[in-house]
Amino acid sequence: MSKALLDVNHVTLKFGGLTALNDVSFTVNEGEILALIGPNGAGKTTCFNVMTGLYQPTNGAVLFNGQRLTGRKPHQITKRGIARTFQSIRLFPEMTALENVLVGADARAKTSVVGALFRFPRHRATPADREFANPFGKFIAPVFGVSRHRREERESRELAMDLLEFVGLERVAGEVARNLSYGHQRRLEIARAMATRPQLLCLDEPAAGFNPAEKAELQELIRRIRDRGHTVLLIEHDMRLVMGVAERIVVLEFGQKIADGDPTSVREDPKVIAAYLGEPDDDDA
Ligand SMILES: Nc1ncnc2c1ncn2[C@@H]1O[C@H](COP(=O)(O)OP(=O)(O)OP(=O)(O)O)[C@@H](O)[C@H]1O
Repeated sequence: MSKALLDVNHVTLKFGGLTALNDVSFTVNEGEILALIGPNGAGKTTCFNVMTGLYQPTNGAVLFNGQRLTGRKPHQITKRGIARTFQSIRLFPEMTALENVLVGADARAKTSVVGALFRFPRHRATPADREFANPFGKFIAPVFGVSRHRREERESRELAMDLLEFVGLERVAGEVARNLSYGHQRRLEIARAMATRPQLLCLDEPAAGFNPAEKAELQELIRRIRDRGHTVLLIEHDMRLVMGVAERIVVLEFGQKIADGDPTSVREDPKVIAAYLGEPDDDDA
């Protein structure tokens, strides 16, 4: 019996008169790849936003490892082990690929990324920079954790390089993010989210704008992410990708769950077929 990692428990979310999520319940089991699908406006991203603390549900709760997430701030939820990517790319465009991943690593570290960034060779820190990064350094450094700080920094860099390699971006580690190709930027977002060492990684339409070859590579990457020990929750419109990678699928329509099962049963479910009739197929685009 697999363990429930995330439990979305009777969640309702209203935006004024609009019920974006209506008594939605499902679980994500540890170690699985679960896809959350549904037509445009069904409530998928809203569901991610509730899980990651951007929105508070009107009713219901989200549990992670049995503990309530509801009411916690996004950064607290990140520390508990949930990371996400966004539909639209949200990188720091002027930072290098490596620095972007380090920002993710820093979300779990006890010391500040600002200080870490000033020690990068690209930035040649001046005494004034150091003062800005850590104005109390000369007083607290001898007492509190400088060695921990340096150790965390080294470990974060090792993890960041490892993740860049994992997503196939090690050759562009020193490039600023805005100069990377679209496909590379999407992979970099995944590496940055993974740098927070999440138990659960939520990917919001990671294949948007990808060609078939890139989608096939992404499918392989999602499997490798799971094999590395992360549970994956995927919002995706591309049915071929979803059917090829997901082990279980939850379907939303107009804010309500209409199906929850393995890919074969979901594909053949009349309610799901009806919900998708008239929806453009991404593969035809
Ligand atoms: N901040 C908000 N304020 C008001 N309404 C919102 C807000 N966010 C989402 N909605 C509405 O909630 C409903 C669900 O939107 P949501 O973005 O979750 O759908 P989705 O399934 O992710 O759609 P898509 O596949 O198009 O991204 C939609 O009707 C949307 O217009």
